[in-house]
Amino acid sequence: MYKIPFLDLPPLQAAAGTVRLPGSKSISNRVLLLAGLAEGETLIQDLLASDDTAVMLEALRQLGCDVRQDGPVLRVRGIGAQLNDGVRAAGLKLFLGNAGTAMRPLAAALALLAATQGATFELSGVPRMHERPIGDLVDALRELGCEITCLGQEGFPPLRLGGPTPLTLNAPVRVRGDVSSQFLTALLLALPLVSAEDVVIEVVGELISKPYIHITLELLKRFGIEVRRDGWERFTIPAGSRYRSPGEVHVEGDASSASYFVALGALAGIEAPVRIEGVGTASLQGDVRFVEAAALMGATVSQGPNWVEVRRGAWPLKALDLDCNHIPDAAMTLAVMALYADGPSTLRNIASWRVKETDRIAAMATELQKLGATVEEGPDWLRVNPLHDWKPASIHTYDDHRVAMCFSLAALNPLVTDRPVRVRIEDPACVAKTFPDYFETLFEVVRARRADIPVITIDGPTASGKGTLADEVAHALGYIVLDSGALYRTAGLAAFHAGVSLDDGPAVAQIAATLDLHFRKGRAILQGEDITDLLREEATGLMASQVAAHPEVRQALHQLQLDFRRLPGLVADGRDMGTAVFPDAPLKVFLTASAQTRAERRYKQLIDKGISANMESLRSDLEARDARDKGRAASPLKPAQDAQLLDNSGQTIEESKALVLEWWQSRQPF
Ligand SMILES: Nc1ncnc2c1ncn2[C@@H]1O[C@H](COP(=O)(O)OP(=O)(O)O)[C@@H](O)[C@H]1O
Ligand SMILES: Nc1ccn([C@@H]2O[C@H](COP(=O)(O)OP(=O)(O)O)[C@@H](O)[C@H]2O)c(=O)n1
Repeated sequence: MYKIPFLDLPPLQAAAGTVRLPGSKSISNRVLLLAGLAEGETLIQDLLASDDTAVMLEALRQLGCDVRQDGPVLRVRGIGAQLNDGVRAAGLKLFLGNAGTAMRPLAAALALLAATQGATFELSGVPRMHERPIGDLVDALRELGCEITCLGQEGFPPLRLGGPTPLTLNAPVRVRGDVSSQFLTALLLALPLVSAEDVVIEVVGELISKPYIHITLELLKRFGIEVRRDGWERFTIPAGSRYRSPGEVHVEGDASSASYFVALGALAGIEAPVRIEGVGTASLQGDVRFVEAAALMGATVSQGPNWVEVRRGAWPLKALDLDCNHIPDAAMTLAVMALYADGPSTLRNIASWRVKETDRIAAMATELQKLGATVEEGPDWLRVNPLHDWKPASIHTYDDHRVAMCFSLAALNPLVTDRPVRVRIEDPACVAKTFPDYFETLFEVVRARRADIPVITIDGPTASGKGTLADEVAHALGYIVLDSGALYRTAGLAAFHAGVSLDDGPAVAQIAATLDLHFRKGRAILQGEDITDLLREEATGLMASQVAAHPEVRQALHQLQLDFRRLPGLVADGRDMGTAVFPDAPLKVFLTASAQTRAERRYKQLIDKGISANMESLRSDLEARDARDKGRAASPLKPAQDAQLLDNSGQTIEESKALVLEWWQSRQPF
């Protein structure tokens, strides 16, 4: 996950490959609650690991469920609809973050448990959660006899649920269905707790998001509860219903998460399709119907029970006018696809967007306009015009995972403009709500032109702090790091081990060209052997400096270094990164410090690692290495003409990093 303030996406040209989706959020949190209330143990496979499920799991633990991760399987032993004595006596305060799929059903279940078994619960969340209405559910539960206090504004969390109180279950429970279907889901999931007699729920108003109710009913069935349904207005939970663990449950891939990759296939699956595994024709989730909307826009789609393949069909995409009630979450993706269409697209019946993680209609309109698009919005609709004259934009994401994921598709703008732009996604870690590795997954299946992938080069003499600075800068921007010195060090070491003279350029080059070198979790592995510590030894540095003087060796390592230029960007540290390997890098830093400072740093570094060192010999080795690096004919150490010089003798690491990031930012269009 990119836990950084922003992630810059270079212009993207094409997509192809296979994506495995994380588990569905809607199914994961429903299954967790049902498993938590049920008798017996439930083994859950492929549960989504995300902020929202973490919140639900923590709540279940506090309620007394035994929750254990067992390899890829999560085991949940439920409370069998019975609060334990500790919880009854002391009550619970539960913090539910911004997880609507935890707040609503837990509010209903705990209100009923409080009423029937006597306990007090307090449910709260982040400030945005306290702005998301829950009044319709609270009203329905109060009508039943539950004691609920809204601790802030009436109709919104935080809530206090109290008891015991008598419940009136012989009249139908009435709940509004036209703002959010989550209120009905919450009641359906919770009312089996009190179904000594038949319990009837009546929906007031036209029920929205029916596919989510379908998921709820299917999962209740898996847990032994067969709800009778009359149309979408009346639901009956039969007398004597009890939650029983089905033993094992498999969570299918998240169909809303699939929408970004379906869109990617439709837009950029030009030579090969994008294949999505984890959802398909057998999926429970309504959002799988997003593929129909994508097909209406021109995508070519093929499907199996649990996979979908999408490639570009019509181009530009065909404009769309669609009632999106059946795919409320995935439909946000259409708003960005509409930028690539042949006319204005209108998304209708999306009022529920206004009460999600943020006011999504307003958010989409504002951010699309930043890119230059013409957008109109109404109370429950959004119209987006195609975009040809793109502006680089920094997209605010409102702590809303879907805004972040949708707008990554804007980076495909080279497909429709000769003047491509970069797109900045602010707070990219907000995708943790449902798809923590979204951007990593995206980067595996998209292609950019090499020249569009940004590179920052940091060259300079030994111990000037290049490696340290490169790591820091790369970390701040989410970029990959190339420690080119490690490649020369490895070449020197491999030649030495093979008994090849380090003066024999062609022989060392042959070894360098076929290095069996991998980097895994920060460790360097050469021919299966971990050489990380050996690489950093001063003796290895000297060997590197010797072999690095041969032009053949430099040539042999050239392509290997170029291959590090991958999405979303690269920070390359070495001697000739800016002069020879990445001469087109938009920012080149030449880092120096006085010989004395550098010798002191190296000395400290070695002593800290428990390696004995001598200051005098370190300084003379370092000066000898400087002389050789500067004096050699092939790619000598020198600043590129357009390099920014930085002498960090008197600077802290933080200061150097801040300065380089400032230089970088000053080159950005945002
Ligand atoms: N600006 C700085 N101020 C103080 N110490 C630094 C600074 N930059 C780096 N160092 C320290 O100097 C040592 C050498 O840095 P390193 O990154 O290994 O250098 P290089 O890659 O240039 O050989 C490290 O222990 C690092 O913490
Ligand atoms: N791009 C590069 C990187 C390293 N090198 C050589 O490899 C040696 C070791 O590089 P390094 O970056 O690991 O060394 P330190 O600066 O960490 O001491 C340097 O002294 C250079 O001679 C090079 O020639 N070109």
